[in-house]
Amino acid sequence: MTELFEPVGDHDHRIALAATGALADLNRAGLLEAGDLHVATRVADLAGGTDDDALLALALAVRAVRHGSVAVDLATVPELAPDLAPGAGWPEPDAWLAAVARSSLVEQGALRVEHGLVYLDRYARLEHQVCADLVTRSRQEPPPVDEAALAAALARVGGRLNGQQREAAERSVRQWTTVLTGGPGTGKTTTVARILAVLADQAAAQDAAAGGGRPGAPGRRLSVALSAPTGKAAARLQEAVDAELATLPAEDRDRLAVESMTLHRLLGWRADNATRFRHDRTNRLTHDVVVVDESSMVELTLMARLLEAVRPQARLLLVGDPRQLTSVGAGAVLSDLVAGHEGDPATPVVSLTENYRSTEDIKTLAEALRTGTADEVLAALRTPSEEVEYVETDDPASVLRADTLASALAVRRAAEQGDAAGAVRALDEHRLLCAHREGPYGVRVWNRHVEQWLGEALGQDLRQEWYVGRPLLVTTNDHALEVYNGETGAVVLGADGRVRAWISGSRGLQDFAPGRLDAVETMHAMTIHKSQGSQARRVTVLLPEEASRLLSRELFYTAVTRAQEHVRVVGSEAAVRAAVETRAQRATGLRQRLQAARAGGSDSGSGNGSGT
Ligand SMILES: Nc1ncnc2c1ncn2[C@@H]1O[C@H](COP(=O)(O)OP(=O)(O)OP(=O)(O)O)[C@@H](O)[C@H]1O
Repeated sequence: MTELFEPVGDHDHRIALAATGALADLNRAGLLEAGDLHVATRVADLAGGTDDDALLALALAVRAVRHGSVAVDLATVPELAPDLAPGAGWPEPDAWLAAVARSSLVEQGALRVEHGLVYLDRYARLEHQVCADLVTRSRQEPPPVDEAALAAALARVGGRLNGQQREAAERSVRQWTTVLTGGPGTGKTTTVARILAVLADQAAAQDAAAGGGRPGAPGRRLSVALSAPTGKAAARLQEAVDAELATLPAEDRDRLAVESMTLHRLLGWRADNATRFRHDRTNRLTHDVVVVDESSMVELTLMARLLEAVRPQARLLLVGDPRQLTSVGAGAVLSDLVAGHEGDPATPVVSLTENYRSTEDIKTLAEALRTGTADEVLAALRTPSEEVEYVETDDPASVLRADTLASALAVRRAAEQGDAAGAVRALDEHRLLCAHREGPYGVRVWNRHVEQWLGEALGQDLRQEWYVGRPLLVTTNDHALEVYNGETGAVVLGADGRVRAWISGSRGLQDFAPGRLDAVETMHAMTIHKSQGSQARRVTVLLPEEASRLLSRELFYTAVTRAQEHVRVVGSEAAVRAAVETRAQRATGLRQRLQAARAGGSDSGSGNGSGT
């Protein structure tokens, strides 16, 4: 798998016409984009110039961030592009790394060489901060525990929890930070709700012991922020936690003051600054407990901002599935946290493995995708099942038509009747997932196919942009409207005969004049990346060709685990094998930093020539 682009001529915006030498060659060959070159040459100029090998490493570090890594591992560059060696060939990796470490770019602070990786300074600092904040949180005095109250609370609210879930609840009381991991349906939300009840009980017991609680009077309530990277995930978390809390005794519920919001809103987004927030180290969040769901989607930058904003003595609960695709932005924080604490007796990580929701056959397939070989995945796909279907075909349209059209018609019917909630519910009946946006296996083409089928079924031309029943997907965060990337909705006919765009997000269902939403797409089909954090009753996964650069085990796993009752995989055996055999690896150093910190060393990366 390479990650090259194919220039479509000199006018391609990814080509830097003024570039010369090795950078120009690698640009024309599709390894580096014009933006990588521009940033690299500008940074090098600011640092007073540098030699070619260091400049090349700098451009590759810029490129790496664009591809989701936080740094570049020079040892992997030759295998990434074996045919593209510049001039005398790729430099020998160790010598190259040592040369970068000695270069003026490192001396001037533009680059850092740490943990065997070459970082742009900003990303090394972010990673260092995340590690330092986590380590500081874990090294401070542990929270006080009222053991008798804990045992009583666990007996009262923990009855239903399995052993792992109970351990998570107990650890969350004893530690400031807990990382709760597990696939869909493993009871993460159930456990979060009960953790909150136990924490509230602890706070009440301690208040009472300190004389703060008046017997018989309601005491201080534990303030809890439930958050997630997307509004939809935050709303879902709140809904699920509310439902779970409703099953608990009133005394446990009443001790909690819970609010839910996106991570950006929690941190206080600023119109004047996209990477800084109102809450930071000097203006911490006031909450006693901060819960972040879907934390596999949180990129390094946002995690750094979160960690500096949470009070040292507030509980932090990071929840997510580290096997899923990582964040769109650079980093793989959740999986690094899990790996970085492997074998650590004081680990904050608790993994839930019992899946209570999916059907048996979907579980078997998901498990094969987590740990199995390609043969095992194919066996799981080919075992006759009511829940898992595998279709190898050259003609996906014939397979996809029935479900996608039925789903589009259901949304349309509800939308025509002005039933926004019904239209949004119908969206979750069936979802078509594609790896790509473009190309024959991409979302754009399949959106068009379904619109054509829908038009034929209705005997209408659906050419107008805001047709009734158009399923919608929000593609960027609009903090002013509180509409967030990944949220879904539909165009619905109002009683006045005008259409409105209804979006289901952090504040429930909201309607907008269509023109106010400028970043929405049609969602008869959806990319697997965008599907993270959502589920549908039935899911069809359309795999691309085996040569697709996006195919990976994580992508396939994420797609399959979106299905609650039925999953159909459409694609060739070669595509299945290519997916299972490819790991979506990112170059990051957080795991090593956490391990080094645990071993008592510094996390500044002295192992391979430090730039700090
Ligand atoms: N220990 C348990 N015993 C029986 N059922 C459980 C247990 N834990 C959770 N469940 C049930 O399993 C289902 C899934 O739980 P939950 O929604 O908490 O999982 P989740 O990990 O948050 O899933 P997702 O990430 O998909 O939202 C729910 O119906 C829940 O009531």
